[in-house]
Amino acid sequence: MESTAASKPSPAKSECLLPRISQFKIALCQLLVTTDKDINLDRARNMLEEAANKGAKLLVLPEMWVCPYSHEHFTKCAEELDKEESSQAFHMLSKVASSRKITIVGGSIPERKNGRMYNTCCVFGPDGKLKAKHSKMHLFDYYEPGASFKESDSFTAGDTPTVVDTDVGRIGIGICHDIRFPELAMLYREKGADLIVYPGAFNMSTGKMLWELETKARAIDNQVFVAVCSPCRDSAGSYTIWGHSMIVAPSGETKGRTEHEENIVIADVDYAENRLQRELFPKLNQHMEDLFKFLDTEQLKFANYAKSCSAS
Ligand SMILES: NC(=O)CCC(=O)C(=O)O
Repeated sequence: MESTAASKPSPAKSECLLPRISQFKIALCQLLVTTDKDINLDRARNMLEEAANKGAKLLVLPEMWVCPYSHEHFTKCAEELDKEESSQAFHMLSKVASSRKITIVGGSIPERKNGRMYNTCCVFGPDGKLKAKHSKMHLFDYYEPGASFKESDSFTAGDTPTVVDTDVGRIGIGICHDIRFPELAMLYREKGADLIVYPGAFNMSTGKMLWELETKARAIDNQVFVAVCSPCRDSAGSYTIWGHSMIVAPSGETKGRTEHEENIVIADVDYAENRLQRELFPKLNQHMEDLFKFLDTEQLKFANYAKSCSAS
């Protein structure tokens, strides 16, 4: 079980204590991940600096940017994320956030905690302080002849949805495979998220079929901005990554995207578009709550599902 004071309790739908801007530039840093952690840290720092130089106020890194997506590297590169001193990644992200006065959704890295490992995303505010931690709730286990992968062999699933108030809006966090679970995004919308960010690393087969589809579906269904940020494709790695980081508006319009090479996607976000979509298509007024009661028990279902993943 994984949760943090920073990510709990989730804010109530109507309350937002921070002054926040609703128009800003977001940067999705689709970086090349190598087998050398120090190089990855340097590359990530340089990309974040470059994105900040281009005026972005919210910077996003991909899933597993400190190491390739493999069991061997997860174990080698895992860090304790509770203290700045014990994590190179934490230290670097916190420093860049405070020196550039920006918000960073720090992709994900393997977190070591209480004898277990989690696939964890840290969010930093412009003061460099950790604002939230989200551990991937739906681990990527798939079974395909010759190409199976069981993320749950390395990681324990998180059991806590994460919504965080930042100076660039209320943000829901998911990690990669979490995007396939619409109920998580619905919960974030219910909690008043303006934007949902998924650091991800889809593979070549499901990436081609589903990456864009899932991103657009989460945005349209929930009338929120959705951003997905991947490492670039590394053909030398055993898990070949799809890439194609992108950001989609609540209307389904793609605001920015890239192909599979190393690149930074910079795009304008304006939360007035959330309001406009909700006026044009007032879907919330049409919810048939009596008929779809299962939505009331989402949190409980998350907890039960996460337990069954970690037990199997
Ligand atoms: N890293 C992941 O969670 C991969 C998810 C994926 O490729 C999928 O199809 O889902």
